[in-house]
This record gives sequence, structure tokens and C-alpha cells, in this order.
Amino acid sequence: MRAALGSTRPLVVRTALVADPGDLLTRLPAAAPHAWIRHGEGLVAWGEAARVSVPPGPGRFDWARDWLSSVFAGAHVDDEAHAPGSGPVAFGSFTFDPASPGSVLVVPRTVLARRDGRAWLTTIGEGRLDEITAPRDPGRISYGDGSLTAPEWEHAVAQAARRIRSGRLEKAVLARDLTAVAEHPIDVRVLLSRLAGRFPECYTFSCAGLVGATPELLVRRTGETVESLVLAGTTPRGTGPADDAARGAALFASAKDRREHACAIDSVRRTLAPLCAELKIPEEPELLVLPNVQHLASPVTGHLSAGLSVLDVVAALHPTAAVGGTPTRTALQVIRELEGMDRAGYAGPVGWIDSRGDGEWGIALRCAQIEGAHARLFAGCGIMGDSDPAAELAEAQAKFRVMQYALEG
Ligand SMILES: C=C(O[C@H]1C=CC=C(C(=O)O)[C@@H]1O)C(=O)O
Repeated sequence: MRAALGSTRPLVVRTALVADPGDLLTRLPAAAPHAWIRHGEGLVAWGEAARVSVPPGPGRFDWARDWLSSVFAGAHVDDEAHAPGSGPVAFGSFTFDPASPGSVLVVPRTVLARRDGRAWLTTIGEGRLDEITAPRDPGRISYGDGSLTAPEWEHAVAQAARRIRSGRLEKAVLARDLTAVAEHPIDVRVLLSRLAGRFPECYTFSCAGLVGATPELLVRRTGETVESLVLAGTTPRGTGPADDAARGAALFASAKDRREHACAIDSVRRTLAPLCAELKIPEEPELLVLPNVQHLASPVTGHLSAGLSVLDVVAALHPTAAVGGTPTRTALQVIRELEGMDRAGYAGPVGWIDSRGDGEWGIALRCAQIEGAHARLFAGCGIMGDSDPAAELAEAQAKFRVMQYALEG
């Protein structure tokens, strides 16, 4: 499928090195802020030089690639930084389900970035530093159930586990949503600052109203190097250091969680192996300890075959078994049938790409879709044949806490 391009005029892009701008998030204006931040580094962006809604369908990543090449190829670029994320970039969010509408690419008019101690400002056309108003707290938050109540979701988990035991599939990731209404319109900048402050290890992101702090790196491409952080297998944090250590050890020793993790690793290995000349996957996972949960985590690195952009790798990897299941097709059918909701951007790829094809994309977890004073929060869990519905519900609640904290402080 080829992208319908409309009348795209060539972009005039200038990237200039700038003095350290301090906390990048404090530079964002209120309107439609974009962000990708970890440990204070990354990109914040605003304004729109180009934007496209990617049509749903199996060819959506090809369509997006065509659109991006036409926008980037014609650009006049003056780039002082020559680094991943300098020159023109696009932020993007793709829905979990290829059949769902809502995938979007945005080429911001202004991008402020920091990486390895250097900072730069990219402007397109008449880019400008917009007036920064003080972020406003969203005030009181009221929550409601999304598509399923907690008991209904536990029932869905039990059904999925039964199907797994009957041999139809090995793993399925089931999610649920919560609705939230704030007293005042939600200023995304408030959420971003809280998330980046509390979850520095995660990728705090904002793209077209999808906001969160995901610990899961789907893929980073820097030249020929690709990296991914595969997560699956979770336990909530304990009541203190001893309890935490005991829970971490139990997670590491849990056959259920280790199999759940192995499914996620296998799906990434199967996809990346043909794309990479060299692929390193550790034999054993490590523990990733976050303020709300602990995960089994495997950092993967590879040497990418020539000619593939980060978006090509995203297209190949999505959906991994960390958010879909094993085998993928059967798991997706079970998800559609049992969740009773459209995941929208949740569990889909979110991130950025530059005109060299470098970029960073996460799996949109621990996130919410924000619109005015409304938010839709998502959390899911890998279900295996021996999953306990009550334990999975507790795990989903621990995952919801990320966005509840972002909203409430
Ligand atoms: C699906 C989610 O988490 C995934 C990533 C890490 C651990 C997971 C788990 O242990 O179930 C999930 O596979 C979510 O946070 O909504």
C-alpha cells in the first residue's frame, strides 16, 4: 500500500547546538506536547510541521514508512548536531490492533533534545519558543470501570487460563481499562513531570494524547546497533527491603513467570534473528525493580543488517508475546474475544524516528489516553495455564498505580 501524500511542501529544518536547557519537560508549552524522556535525556517537542493519521490495516507500517520517506526526503536540513534525534524527527503511536483506527505520525515544528551531555534545538520553518504557562494540577480525580469490572476481568482471566490448559495456546496477555474524570482539564505536562520524577528508569512518553512511563523498550536503533529490553513476569513491590528481596527471589524462581518470560524472549528472538548479523540474548533474565513492581527483564542487543530503519524493526516485532501471546494469532483472537474493548494505543508501539532511520520505540504500557478532563487507563498481565485470577488482578492494580500517581500526585 502506498501513502496518499496530499500536498506536502519540503520542510526547511535547522538543528542548532544550544546551552544545557535544564529539565526538558519544563520547556514544554501546554498545547499538544510530545515527549520521550529517560534519566533526563531524550526529546521534547511541540507544534506540527506535518501530521498524518495512518489508515488501519495490515499494511499500516509500510504506509507510514512511505509517508515518512516522502516528508523527510524532500527536506532541506542544516544540522549542527549530527546525532540520533537531530534533524527532522517524527513522533508516532500505533494502535495495538492493526484493524483499529488511531495510529498517528507527527513531525513537530520544534524539538529540544539532550543526549550524552549535548543539547540541541531543531526548528522547522518559523519554529519558535512558545510562551510557557504554569502547568495546572488536574484536581480531584474520580475513577470508573472501563469495559469490564474487576470480577468480570477475573472471570476472563480464568477463561483464558482454561483455554491455555486445553492446549489451544501457551500464553495470552489480558488487559483491562479504567476511566478517570478530573476536576479540571488534564495538563499533560503535569503527568509527564510526575512520571519522569518517579520513574526515571522508564521511558516517559507523550504522543497525540497517549501519555505514560513504560519500562519496556521495543527497539532502539543507533546506526547498525539495535537494542531491546524484553519484560514479562511481574510481582508487586513488597512492604520493605526484606519483603522485596523475598518477592524478587520468588519471581525469579517461579516456573510460571519464567515460562511467561521465555514466550516473550522467543518471539523477539524469532523476529530479530533474521534481521541481525549478530544477536545477543542473555541466558537468564535479570530483575528490574521499579517503584510499583518488579519484572523479569532481558536486555537484547544485535547488529542490524543494512537498510532497515527503526520503523522496519518495530513493524517486524509488534506484537511481541509481552503484550500479545503465544502463538500470536490465537492469542490475538482470545484477546479480542475476552477483553471486550479496543486497546487503542495501549500496548502498541510509541516513540520517535529521525531521517537516518534511528530512533527509540517503546511498548505503550503504564499509560492513559488523555482527552480534556478524561483519561482512559490501561493495564494488562501475561496469563498462563496456572494463572491465579486474583493475583493477576492485584498485578494489574499495581500497574494502574503508575498513571493513578501521575493524575493524583
Ligand atoms: C501488559 C503489561 O505488561 C507486560 C510487560 C511486562 C510484564 C508483563 C507481565 O508480567 O504480565 C506484561 O507482559 C502492562 O503493563 O500492561
